[in-house]
Amino acid sequence: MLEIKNVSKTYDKNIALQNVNFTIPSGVCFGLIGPNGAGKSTLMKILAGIIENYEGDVTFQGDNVKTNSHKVKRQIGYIPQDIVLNETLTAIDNLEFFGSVNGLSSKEAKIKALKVLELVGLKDRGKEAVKTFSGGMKRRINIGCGLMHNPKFIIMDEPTVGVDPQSRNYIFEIIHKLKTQNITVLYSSHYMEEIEHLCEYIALIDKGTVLENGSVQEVLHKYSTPSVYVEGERITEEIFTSLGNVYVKGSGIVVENDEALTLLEKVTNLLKEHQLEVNRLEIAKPNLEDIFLKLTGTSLRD
Ligand SMILES: Nc1ncnc2c1ncn2[C@@H]1O[C@H](COP(=O)(O)OP(=O)(O)OP(=O)(O)O)[C@@H](O)[C@H]1O
Repeated sequence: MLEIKNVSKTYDKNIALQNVNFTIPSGVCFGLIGPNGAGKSTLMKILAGIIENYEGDVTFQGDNVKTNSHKVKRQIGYIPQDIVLNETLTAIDNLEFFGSVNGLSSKEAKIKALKVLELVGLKDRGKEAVKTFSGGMKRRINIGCGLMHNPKFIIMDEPTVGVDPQSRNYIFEIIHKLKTQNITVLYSSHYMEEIEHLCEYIALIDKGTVLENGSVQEVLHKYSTPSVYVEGERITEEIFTSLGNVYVKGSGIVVENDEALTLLEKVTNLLKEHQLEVNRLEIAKPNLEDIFLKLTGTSLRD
């Protein structure tokens, strides 16, 4: 279990994180979701022991990340957003290098590198220089480097950014395999579909503040107010304000109220009254993207 207690971080006068509190249970895939600049990378670097100048406490299995950093770092694998490979070396050499930096003997590193190559789906390319790899393949080796020292907790900072669909699927598969080995994965993204596919637990983060956290089911249940989605020409928020909570989603309007069926009838009546033509009208169930939009008034991506 990893516990984050009252963590705040400022860069000069720029507040990156403000009083962040949540717990990551062991053996789960935990999704950290937020738009660009939300504070995800800063938080991940704090958890990995890379940023040490912050307020608050982080403990991993009871050990403080700041005061017991040597022990904690041995158990945590950090995979940065940027590729940190030596392009002129082979994939195996890169993996072995990261293994030895993280305390493996040269024999252990050799054995582990082959296992990791297989895990990231590049068994046949191990002896080739990384500079000959596609962006997606480099990213998979980058992930492999963070796995060399058998960490129990893996931090992946937006691992699928700029990645082709095939490598993206490999990355998902790697995460599924890690989960079967009871390894905890912290995964950041601004792609909600990825998080919904991979994670059992989430934290929604915006402007350095955690808006929600818990199991995906809990969060979905908390915001499961029935709603009606309506789309069409000249259909605006103002028409429905008397019916409940109303907000814009994409090219349509969402109207929320506790009673979905009567709400649908009331929306229909208002549409008739205003003589408006409808392109889409349906009872909607909020997904995580809708919840984020509702909490922040902005979508995850521009
Ligand atoms: N080294 C730094 N110096 C100054 N400000 C920084 C630094 N790193 C991050 N910030 C600022 O801290 C805030 C949080 O940035 P961070 O990179 O943690 O967000 P993020 O959610 O990971 O975004 P992205 O998805 O774009 O990577 C932003 O306002 C950013 O400009």
